[in-house]
Amino acid sequence: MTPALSLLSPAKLNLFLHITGRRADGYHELQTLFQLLDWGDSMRFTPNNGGEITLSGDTMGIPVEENLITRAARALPRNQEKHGVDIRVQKRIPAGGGLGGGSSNAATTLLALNQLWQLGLSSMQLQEIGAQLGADVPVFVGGQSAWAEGTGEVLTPVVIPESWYLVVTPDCHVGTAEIFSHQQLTRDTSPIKIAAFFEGHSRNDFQTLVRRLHPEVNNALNCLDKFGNARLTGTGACVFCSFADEQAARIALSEIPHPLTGFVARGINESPVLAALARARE
Ligand SMILES: C[C@](O)(CO)[C@H](O)COP(=O)(O)OP(=O)(O)OC[C@H]1O[C@@H](n2ccc(N)nc2=O)[C@H](O)[C@@H]1O
Ligand SMILES: Nc1ncnc2c1ncn2[C@@H]1O[C@H](COP(=O)(O)OP(=O)(O)OP(=O)(O)O)[C@@H](O)[C@H]1O
Repeated sequence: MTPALSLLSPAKLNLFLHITGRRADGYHELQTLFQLLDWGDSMRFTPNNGGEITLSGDTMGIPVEENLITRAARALPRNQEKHGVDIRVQKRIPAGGGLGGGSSNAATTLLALNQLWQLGLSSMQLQEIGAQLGADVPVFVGGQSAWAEGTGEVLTPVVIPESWYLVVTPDCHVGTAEIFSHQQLTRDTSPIKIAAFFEGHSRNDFQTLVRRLHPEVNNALNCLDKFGNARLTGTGACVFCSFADEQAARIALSEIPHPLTGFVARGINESPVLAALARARE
């Protein structure tokens, strides 16, 4: 029997996010830089030979069949008599925070089960299956920090210089679909080149609107601004600021006023899932 796999399902930040257009189907064309973090949820996959897929742990009140983890497992072309798995998840990534928690869990599931069930699917095939589950799933399947275009699925890996991040998690929820369809959203930002980002020419196009609609986000950005250039990730609600080293980020975390909460994480260029799966194959 194949042994169980324990994996860290990482969070991501959008270091910037420009909306460059809107397609006929309502989806938006964007440019973003995905930075993977060495911080995330814990997932454990124990294969079974009965074809059953179960999910336990922190399911956050989401019905099991709707959870992106279960949906990812069911989206794989498996032998339904034989390929089963018991998945346990321990959440740390707040849902709907712009940290990609659900998408990361879905991608980790696709990668883990492809290996445990020996399906032999390529990364591109898994990314295509993942794109049906959510716009951020392909980057987590690819497992590299990356520049993204299209609706987020046209990926170019980018090596980002090491940085530490303080991420603040305001206690509010920003609905992704609602904010994408908001009348006052800026949708016509001109495309930029990767070099322009590193020269400092970027922003998050959701930030002005989200800060206006959600006072908690506005407050968090104001608190972080004293440490540097605070920014929203994804559609929020989480905001972040970068630091050259861990100590500076931890000092800033200790100084954020009550009741704000947050965490410190290191930016990484490769997902810990890829390395852990390679180790398990040895
Ligand atoms: C904003 C980002 O977080 C950037 O990383 C993602 O593009 C959003 O990814 P996500 O939360 O996984 O979102 P999805 O579940 O794919 O889409 C939720 C909803 O957001 C809108 N949506 C999403 C992505 C996109 N490029 N254009 C859109 O208009 C659509 O209305 C969609 O129904
Ligand atoms: N395993 C899961 N973990 C987290 N959310 C899940 C999961 N399964 C389903 N969801 C649902 O998916 C939604 C989006 O979750 P996710 O964490 O990926 O978005 P997010 O943090 O807003 O990131 P982004 O907006 O950058 O994609 C949540 O609101 C939640 O209801």
